Amino acid sequence: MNSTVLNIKNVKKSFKENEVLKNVNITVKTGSIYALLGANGAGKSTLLRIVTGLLNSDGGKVTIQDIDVANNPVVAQKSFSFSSQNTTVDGVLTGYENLHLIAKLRHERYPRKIAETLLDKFDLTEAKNKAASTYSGGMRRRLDLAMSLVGDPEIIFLDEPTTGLDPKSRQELWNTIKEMKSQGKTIFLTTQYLEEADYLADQIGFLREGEIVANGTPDEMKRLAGADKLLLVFNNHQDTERALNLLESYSPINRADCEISIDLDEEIKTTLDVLNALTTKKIELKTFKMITPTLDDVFMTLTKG
Ligand SMILES: Nc1ncnc2c1ncn2[C@@H]1O[C@H](COP(=O)(O)OP(=O)(O)OP(=O)(O)O)[C@@H](O)[C@H]1O
Repeated sequence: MNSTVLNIKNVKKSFKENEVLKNVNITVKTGSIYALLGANGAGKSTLLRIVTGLLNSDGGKVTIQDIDVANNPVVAQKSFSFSSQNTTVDGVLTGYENLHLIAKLRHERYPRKIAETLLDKFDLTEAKNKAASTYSGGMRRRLDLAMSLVGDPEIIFLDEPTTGLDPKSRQELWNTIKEMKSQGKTIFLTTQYLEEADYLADQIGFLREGEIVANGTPDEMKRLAGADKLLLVFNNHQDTERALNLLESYSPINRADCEISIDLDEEIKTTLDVLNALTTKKIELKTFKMITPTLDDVFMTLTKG
C-alpha cells in the first residue's frame, strides 16, 4: 500500500517571539518509517505535540488518515499512539499492570489478554510481575512501545525512542521498531542519531530553522554530501606528488599527508583505471579504500551556518 497516512501542511508555531516552526511540510506513506532529524531545540518535539493534537499550531493543517487533528482530535487519536520522551510507564505498577491499565483506559474488550500478548511479544513475560521501576532502561522502553500498541493504532509516534539506551538495548529496540513496520504499522520518529535514521527510516526529513531543509531516502540524503570517493594512501611524498601529476585529469585532492582522494562518478571503471595507471607507472600504494558519505556528513553540511 502506498497511500498517505499523515499529511503535515504549512505548520507554523511560535512561542512569543521565538519562531520555532516557520513552515513545515511532511507527508508519510502508510506502512513506512519516517525519521525526523534535527539538532537540539530544532522543534522536533513541538512538531510532534502539534501533530498529535497536544498543542495548537499558529497555522497550517495536520491530517491523519484524512482526519483533521485540530478539528477532530478525539477521532484522530483513535488511529495513533504517542510515546513521548518521558515514558508513560508508571514505575510503581508492574509491567502487566501498566499494560492492563492502558488497555482498560482505551476501552479494550479483553484487557488481560492484550496485556499478556504484548508482554510476550516484547519479551517481558518473565518480568511481568515486577515493578517497572526495577526494569532496565531498555526494558522500560520496550514496555513503553508495548503500551503504544494497545488499541492497534495505525500510526505510532516515537519521540527520541532510543535516547539514553546502551548500544545493545538500542539495537533491540531498533529490531522491535522494524518488526512493527513489518506488521504494517506506520512509524514516525524523531531522533538526533543519524545512524538510527539511516538504519530504520524509509524517508528522512531534516528540520532546521523551522523548516524541512532536506527530505529523502537515506541514500538520497547521503548523496547530498557528495559523491563516493576513492582514497589513495602512499608511502612517501615523492610517490604522492607523482600520483597527483599522473591522475591530474581526475581532479585529485591532496587531503592529508600522502593521501589523495578522487570523486567517483562511475565507481568501478574509475577505480580500475586509476589503479591500472598507478601500476603501469610503478607508483606503489600503501593502501586504498572507497569512502561513502555518511548521514553525519549530510547533517554537518545541512546544519552549517
Ligand atoms: N512550552 C514552551 N514554551 C516556550 N518555549 C518552548 C516551549 N516548548 C518548546 N519551546 C522552545 O521551542 C524550541 C524547540 O523546542 P523542542 O523541544 O521542540 O526542540 P527539539 O528539537 O525537540 O529539541 P530536543 O532534541 O532537545 O528535544 C526551543 O527553543 C524551546 O525552548
